[in-house]
Amino acid sequence: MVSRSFFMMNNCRAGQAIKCRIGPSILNADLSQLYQESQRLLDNGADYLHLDVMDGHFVPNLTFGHPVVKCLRTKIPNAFFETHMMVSNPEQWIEPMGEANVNLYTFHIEPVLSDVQKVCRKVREAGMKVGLALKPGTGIEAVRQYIDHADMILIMTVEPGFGGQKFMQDMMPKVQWLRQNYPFLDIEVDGGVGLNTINACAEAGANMIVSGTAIINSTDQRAVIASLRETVESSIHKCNV
Ligand SMILES: O=C(CO)[C@@H](O)[C@H](O)COP(=O)(O)O
Repeated sequence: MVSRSFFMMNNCRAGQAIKCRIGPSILNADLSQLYQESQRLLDNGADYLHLDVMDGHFVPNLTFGHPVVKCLRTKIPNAFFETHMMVSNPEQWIEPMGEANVNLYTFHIEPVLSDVQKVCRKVREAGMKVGLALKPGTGIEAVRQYIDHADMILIMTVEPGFGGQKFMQDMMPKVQWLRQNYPFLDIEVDGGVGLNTINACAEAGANMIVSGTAIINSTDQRAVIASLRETVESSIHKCNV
């Protein structure tokens, strides 16, 4: 169990500086209706769209790439797009994703361990913010030296590749460590996050919440998004009173 006092103590140092953001994953949506599904999520209160890009190599699944993201961008010109690059060669897709006006380019450090800094620089040069993602088996020490080159750290709470998996509570110490040491950092969690697991994420200090099936499968997306937000915001607020 994550200790509330641990979170409160550490998040208090952040004051109001970190903001809660809810970013639904469209992975398990009806992708034949990608635009309509995306717009519906935004209309129901999503702060950003988390677009899962998979290459069938880094993960055993395939989704879509920059041509689809570009098309979606023409239909939705103003929303904040994050692409979660579950790909073996993240450097390869920086330029086209930049041309698609992606806002946040999140890539896994595992396939580029010796080149993380270079990839971060290229992402920024392409006009995007940098997110660094860690698979469950990757320890926080692998990313420590790169945190100052990133805008956000994504702690995966399932093995990347598929939606609808069980939340890994044992990833919360990574989130706690990051929040304790980087009070102003955006920390994202992704995988199995929904109404039953949001408390653990919020108490550990996550402020960017990716949630797929819990939102997509709900008959009331607006209520789920609002409830996730309320839990995270109340954790952030509690430390300020
Ligand atoms: O990146 C991934 C899976 O690899 C995630 O974005 C999931 O797609 C989120 O879906 P749920 O676990 O919330 O259903």
